[in-house]
Amino acid sequence: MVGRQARVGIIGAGNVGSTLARRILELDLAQVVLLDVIPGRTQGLALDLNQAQAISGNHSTILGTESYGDLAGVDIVVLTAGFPRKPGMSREDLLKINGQLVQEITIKAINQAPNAVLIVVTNPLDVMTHLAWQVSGLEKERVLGMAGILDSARFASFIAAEMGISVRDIRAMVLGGHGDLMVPLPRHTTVNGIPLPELLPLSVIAPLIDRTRNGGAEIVSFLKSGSAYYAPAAATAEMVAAILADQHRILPASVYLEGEYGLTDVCMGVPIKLGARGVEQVIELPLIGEELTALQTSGANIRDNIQLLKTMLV
Ligand SMILES: NC(=O)c1ccc[n+]([C@@H]2O[C@H](COP(=O)([O-])OP(=O)(O)OC[C@H]3O[C@@H](n4cnc5c(N)ncnc54)[C@H](O)[C@@H]3O)[C@@H](O)[C@H]2O)c1
Ligand SMILES: O=C(O)C[C@H](O)C(=O)O
Repeated sequence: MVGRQARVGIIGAGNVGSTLARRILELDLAQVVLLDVIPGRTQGLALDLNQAQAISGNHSTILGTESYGDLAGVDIVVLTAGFPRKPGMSREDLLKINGQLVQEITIKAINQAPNAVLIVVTNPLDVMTHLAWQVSGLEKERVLGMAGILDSARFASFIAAEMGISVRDIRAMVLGGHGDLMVPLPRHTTVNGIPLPELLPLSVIAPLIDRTRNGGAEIVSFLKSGSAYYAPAAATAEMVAAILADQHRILPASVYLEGEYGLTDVCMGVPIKLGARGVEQVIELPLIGEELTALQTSGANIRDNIQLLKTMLV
């Protein structure tokens, strides 16, 4: 990639999309193309962000647009367009409305950038990732959903607060669907290499697991008019960086499964190796009975919602 800075297209310039654009620019990861349907919104944001870059001295720039033609040849497309939930709603309540959007947007974006890696953020995450994979026609390695890094970060932050230690020493692992049935894994969560159950009794870990499962809804209940966006944008930027710099990171992400963990034709959060080509490997952890059962229950729920969406998108 000598002589050309990478380009990242972000579709949806709402809370997550605009925060992600800012983060990519501040980390100087790539040129950004930010697209939304609201006339003038992305042009205004782009002027503001480019002026902020002039202050921080970073050289990456951003283009605001309503035209898909401006996405031509981008290296990564991030889908953040779509409705967030409100208090009292589940992510699945967004199935139809966001399904229609994701279907349309994915096709338009991939027509312009057929070689891109596609990162889906729109909820309900795993079903939208499966839909984007299906309508894009891309190989499964190039379609990923962002959720596992976010859910693991939430688990880590609750553990750090409980133990009174730095979050930096915690490596949390949350797999499964991005919903109430997500699967935080204490045995695979470590504090500087020490498995969590050796440091905290299960009676203390259990409420942290519940809070993690409810982490998105907890923020929605405070914000009222939307959902979380700082941590989701940070998590997505982590994936963008891993792809652009071919870092071969081991991270949880929602990807298309073909038999791994006993699941087929479903997108769900699992540990992967992430590099320039997208998913380089799905890592199969040795899970004990109840962990595997929880993962398969979560997968079955996603599959039901994939089927339900099919009846909604005619
Ligand atoms: N995967 C995750 O962990 C995660 C985390 C946070 C949010 N989300 C999801 O991300 C989505 C966006 O959240 P948000 O807080 O940024 O919402 P938001 O309402 O702030 O922004 C959504 C943006 O999408 C735009 N949009 C709508 N239709 C469009 C179209 N056809 N083309 C282009 N842009 C279009 C809107 O104009 C708006 O600017 C929601 O579905 C939310 O649930 C997922
Ligand atoms: O909770 C939501 O609806 C948004 C997102 O999925 C999150 O987990 O913050």
